[in-house]
Amino acid sequence: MSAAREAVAAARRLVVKVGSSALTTAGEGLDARRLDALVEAIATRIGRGTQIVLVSSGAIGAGLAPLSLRKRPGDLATQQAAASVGQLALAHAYAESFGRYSLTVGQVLLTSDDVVRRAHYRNAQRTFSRLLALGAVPVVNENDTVATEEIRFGDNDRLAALVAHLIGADALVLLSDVDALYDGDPRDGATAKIAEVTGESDVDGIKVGMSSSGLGTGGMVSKLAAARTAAAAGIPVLLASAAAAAAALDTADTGTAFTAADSRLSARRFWLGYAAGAKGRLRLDDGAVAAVVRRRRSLLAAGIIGVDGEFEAGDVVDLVDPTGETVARGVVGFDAGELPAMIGRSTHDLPSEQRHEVVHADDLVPLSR
Ligand SMILES: Nc1ncnc2c1ncn2[C@@H]1O[C@H](COP(=O)(O)OP(=O)(O)O)[C@@H](O)[C@H]1O
Ligand SMILES: N[C@@H](CCC(=O)OP(=O)(O)O)C(=O)O
Repeated sequence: MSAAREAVAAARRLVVKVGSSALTTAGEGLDARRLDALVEAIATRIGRGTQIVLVSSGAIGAGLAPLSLRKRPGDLATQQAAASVGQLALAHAYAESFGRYSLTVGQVLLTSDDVVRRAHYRNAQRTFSRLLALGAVPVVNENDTVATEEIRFGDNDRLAALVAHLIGADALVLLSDVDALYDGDPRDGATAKIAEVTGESDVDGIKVGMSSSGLGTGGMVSKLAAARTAAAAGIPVLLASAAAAAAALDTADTGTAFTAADSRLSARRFWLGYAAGAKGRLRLDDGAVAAVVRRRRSLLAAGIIGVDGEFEAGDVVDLVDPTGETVARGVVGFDAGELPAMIGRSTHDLPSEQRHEVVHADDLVPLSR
């Protein structure tokens, strides 16, 4: 058994995320039987002394039938109307189902600001910790009815990875309608199951596609991104089918397991690397990429070849390599307007007030890819 599976099986605090496609059926709405089976698996694990936060999608899917909508709407306003109706049905179904095990649920609807802004992040942390201490099961979803296109998470896989870090979870379990990660989109025919992801080389070049059910949002693309985010931050991940929830939450001997990085990022560095929104980009030459990513040095003006975006000193920016790939993120020390005259110049050639790092090493997080 891999270390990641052992960690999931032994976790004292877990985030379990379930997708729309595992809870709802197109045209029929919420499937009470599948929801009950999931709740049974979670309640059993809670019975073993594990604290669980459930991130559940399905509000939009559950709201379709009551509003006589035949398929998932494409426009935001109708999606929000469906989520508004469906979230109530979803919360009611969970309250009733967990009630069979005398467990109380608490609904937590989050917007991206709640996990992206640092002050809000701490506030959300307090709420979760209190709910768990009181023995309740937090049931989380994005607050779809108030989210706008710009600030939306859109997919709950990422939200689940952020919540897992926020609550200090020992592991993250992503439950979907597919039983594992495959080396190609299973709809394209023969593909092989990937049981363990221990590093980037295990997923390099595999083909991941979008949702097939018409109910889910991000497909395997968002699941893989979320699993990588969590694993890079030190949280092992198990991706499995919701139908196998009992096994996933018991022995973890099913699905795809993602090995976590050795060290857990501090809340600040996790926020910086994965939660905060970037206001712009600094394009780096190869030498600067090596310095900041491999040698963990500060970024100096000499290694910057381009600046994009409107940002101010103190904002978060992406650091990209010459091919355009984001290799790190950090808090920038200068306004966007100041940088063009500085870039490419060595520090001692700059006026004295500009003789400091553009991004200090303490405020810089290299990303796994
Ligand atoms: N490489 C892959 N491995 C596994 N599933 C994949 C892959 N590429 C695409 N998929 C599709 O992703 C779907 C799961 O995503 P989605 O429907 O968004 O789930 P959820 O509603 O649980 O978030 C699967 O049903 C599958 O068709
Ligand atoms: N917040 C939306 C879910 C969005 C979402 O990520 O869905 P999914 O890809 O099924 O996990 C809802 O409750 O319908």
